[in-house]
Amino acid sequence: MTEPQLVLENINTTVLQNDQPKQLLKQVNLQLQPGDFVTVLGTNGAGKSTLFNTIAGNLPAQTGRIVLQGQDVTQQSEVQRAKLISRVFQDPKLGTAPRMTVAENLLLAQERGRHRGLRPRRLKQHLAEYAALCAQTGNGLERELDTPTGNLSGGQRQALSLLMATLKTPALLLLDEHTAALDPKTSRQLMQFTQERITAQHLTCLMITHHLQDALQYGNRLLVLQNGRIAADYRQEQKAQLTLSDLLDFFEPSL
Ligand SMILES: Nc1ncnc2c1ncn2[C@@H]1O[C@H](COP(=O)(O)OP(=O)(O)OP(=O)(O)O)[C@@H](O)[C@H]1O
Repeated sequence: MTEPQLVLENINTTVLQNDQPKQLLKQVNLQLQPGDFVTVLGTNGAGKSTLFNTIAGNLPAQTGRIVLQGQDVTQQSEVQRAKLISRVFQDPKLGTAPRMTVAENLLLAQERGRHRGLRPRRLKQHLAEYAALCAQTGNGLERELDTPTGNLSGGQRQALSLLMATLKTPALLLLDEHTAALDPKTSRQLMQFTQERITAQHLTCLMITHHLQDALQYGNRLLVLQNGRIAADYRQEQKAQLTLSDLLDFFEPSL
């Protein structure tokens, strides 16, 4: 059997709120295989972002172990884990440096963890490669290589964030509602590009979404979080047979 790409073992995450402990994740156990593309659903406050924050090291887990690509990262800082984990957020402003151009941002992502400072000559060497990459997004990003990212549309900016997050193949890709701020057509376009990128690079990915249709359509596995716990974990055939109405049951207010 293949070694899992991600293991979460007995994870409990607690924060202090008004000096009182508040448990956000409760006894979470999860194993992802390489290439798993997992959609993550749950009501507001269910613990989806907390799960990502715990995996990425923004929030410490009080108990348990996190193993990524065979490496125990439980004690590693957020910065150390960022060598293995890429994350794309909901807000288009978060993923890129707004005053730098598209090409400069891509170079920054490519040089991440190597050395500081951008070298103009190095940038020129990569322009054709970046244009080809950007053309894959299907939203005209290849014509904006010299445009500061602050001047791009939200859809172009999110596509660029995804490109940057996957330029060096991460051990784990975390997509935190990365299409939520986009109109339906742009969101669909970005989801198609996301799917292509994940398949081409055989990425292991967790994707939080509130679009039930996207959660059903994409990925090979679907998790539902409820009140800090994994309430359901549908794989392959089970997921393929799920319907919107099955999923809506998880969003019924409890009586
Ligand atoms: N640092 C923190 N301190 C105190 N409470 C927190 C903290 N982070 C999250 N919470 C609380 O934990 C619960 C889970 O929040 P989380 O953001 O993980 O939910 P979510 O499922 O991502 O929700 P949404 O769909 O609204 O983004 C919420 O009640 C939230 O208020």
